[in-house]
Amino acid sequence: MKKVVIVGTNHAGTAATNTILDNSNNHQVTVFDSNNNISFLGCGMALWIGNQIAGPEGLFYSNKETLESKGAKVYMETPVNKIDFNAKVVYGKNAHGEIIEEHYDDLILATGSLPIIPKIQGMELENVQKVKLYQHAEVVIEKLKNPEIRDVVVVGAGYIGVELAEAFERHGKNVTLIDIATTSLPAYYDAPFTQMMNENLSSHGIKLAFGETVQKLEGDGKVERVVTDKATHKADMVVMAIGFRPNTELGAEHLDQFRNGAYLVNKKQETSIPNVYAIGDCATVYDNSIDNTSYIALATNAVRSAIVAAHNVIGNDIDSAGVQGSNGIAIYDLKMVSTGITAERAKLLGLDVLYTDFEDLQKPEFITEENHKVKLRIVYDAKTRIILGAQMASQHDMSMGIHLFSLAIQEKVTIDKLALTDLFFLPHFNKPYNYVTMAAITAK
Ligand SMILES: Cc1cc2nc3c(=O)[nH]c(=O)nc-3n(C[C@H](O)[C@H](O)[C@H](O)COP(=O)(O)OP(=O)(O)OC[C@H]3O[C@@H](n4cnc5c(N)ncnc54)[C@H](O)[C@@H]3O)c2cc1C
Ligand SMILES: NC(=O)C1=CN([C@@H]2O[C@H](COP(=O)(O)OP(=O)(O)OC[C@H]3O[C@@H](n4cnc5c(N)ncnc54)[C@H](O)[C@@H]3O)[C@@H](O)[C@H]2O)C=CC1
Repeated sequence: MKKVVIVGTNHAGTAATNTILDNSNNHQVTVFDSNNNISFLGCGMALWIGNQIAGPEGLFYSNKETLESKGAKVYMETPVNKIDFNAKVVYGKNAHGEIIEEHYDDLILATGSLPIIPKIQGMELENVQKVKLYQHAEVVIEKLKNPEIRDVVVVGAGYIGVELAEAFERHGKNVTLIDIATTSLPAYYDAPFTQMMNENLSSHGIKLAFGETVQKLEGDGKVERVVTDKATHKADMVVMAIGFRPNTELGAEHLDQFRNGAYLVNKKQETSIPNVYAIGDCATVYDNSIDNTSYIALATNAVRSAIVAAHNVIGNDIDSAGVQGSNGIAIYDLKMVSTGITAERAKLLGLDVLYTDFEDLQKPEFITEENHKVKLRIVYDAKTRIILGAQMASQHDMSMGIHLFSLAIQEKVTIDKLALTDLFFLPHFNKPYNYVTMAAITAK
C-alpha cells in the first residue's frame, strides 16, 4: 500500500483525493486541512449576499465524512506547519495542540491561495472585510443585517469585486467600486467589453471609482471612509478584493517557485522535487495562449490539475493539456465570457496579434422573442494566424461558444480554419451566417 499525503483539501485537494480513491485500491490517502469545512464554492458568496439564493447549504459538495467513507484519513482544523522533504514526513498540529506526523511516498500540495491584503493604514478597523472563506461570507451576511451599514465600498473590480458590488446593490446598499486600473475586469477583457460592464454597473446605481489608489481607511473604531489619491468615499463597510497570492510558505525554501511565489510544476503537476506535486491555486499553470508558464487562480484549474496529479501518483502517466484561463461572469442581465489573451494584454507582452470583431443578433431578425445581440472578439497571432483569445458579451448564455474557442487555442486552430468550421444553422438557435463564422471570414 503506497501512502499519499495531501495538504489542503478544498477544491484541488478534494478532487485529488477522490481521483486517487476512485481509481486505485493500493494507495492510502491522508489529508490535512486547517479549516473546519471543505469545498465551499466561493462563487456562491455573491449570490448569497445578493439574496439570489436562500442560504449557503448548496454551496458545499463534499465534507470530511464523504472523504472518510471512501477510505481517506482526514485531519480537519489541523494545519501542516512543517514538511521534512528528505525524510518524507509531514507534521500537523490539531486543535488540541497535538502534533500529527504522517510519512508519505507521494505528497500533493493543495494549499491554495490567500487574499492579497494591502499594507495601508486602517485595515484593522471594524467592518473591513476579506472575502475568501465560508466564514468570511457568514460574517458579512450577519453584519449586513445592521441597518447602519448603508455605504459599502468594494476595493478591486476584478471578478470578485464586480460580483460583490452587484450583490451589495441587490441587498439595497449604496455601493462604490474602486480599482487601481482605469476599468473593471482589466485582466480578462478589452475596452469594448469592459465598457459594457462599466455601463451595466453604473446603470444599476453602482458608483465607479476607477484609476484610484487607496491610500488609507479612516474611522473611529469602525471604518467610516476610504481615502484614495483622488477622493474620499464614505464607507460603513469595506470589502478588499484585490486578488489572490499563492499560499506557499510551507515549501518556499525547498521547491522552485514562479515569480509570484507559486510552486513551479511540470505538465504532470510535479514540483522540482520528485514525488512532490502541487495543484490548484498554490501552483503555476501552463498557459497555451502565451505558450508559457503563468498563474491563473480558478476552481476549474484547481480540479483539472488535481486530476492530472492524482493519475500520475497512481501510475497513470498523463500530461496536463494546459489552460487558457477560460472564465465567465454574469452581472444583472449581462453575461461575459473570455478565454486566452486579450489584445491589450498581448500588446503589453509585446506579442504581434490582430483581432476581428463582430456583433449581431443571435437569431434571424424574424425571431422577435429572446433574441439578443452578441458581441464577439477573436484575437489571433498576426503571423501564424493561430487563435490566442476570444471574448463574448450578451444577455444570452454563450458559454458553449467560449468552450469552442478554448479548444481552438489549446489545439492551435487558425482563424482561417475556423472560418470554414461546420457550425449548424437553425433559426431557433442562430443565423445562417452566424457571428463566429462572420468574425472569422472577415478577419484581416
Ligand atoms: C468569492 C470567490 C468567488 C470565486 N468564484 C469562482 C468562480 O466562479 N469560478 C472559478 O473558477 N473560481 C472561482 N473562485 C476561485 C476559486 O475559489 C479558487 O481558484 C479555488 O478555491 C482554488 O482551489 P484550491 O483548492 O487550489 O485552493 P483553496 O480554495 O485556497 O484551498 C486551499 C485549502 O488548503 C488549506 N490549507 C492551506 N494551507 C494549509 C496548511 N498549511 N495545512 C493544512 N491545510 C492548509 C485551506 O484551509 C484550504 O481549505 C472564486 C474565489 C472566491 C474567493
Ligand atoms: N467568475 C469567475 O470565474 C471568478 C473567478 N474568480 C477568481 O478568483 C481569483 C481572485 O479574484 P479577484 O480577487 O477578483 O482577483 P482579480 O485578479 O480578478 O481582480 C483583482 C482586481 O483588483 C485590482 N487591484 C489590484 N490591486 C489593487 C489596489 N491596491 N487597489 C485597488 N484595486 C486593485 C486589479 O486591478 C484587479 O482588477 C481570480 O483568479 C479570479 O479569476 C473569482 C470570482 C469569480
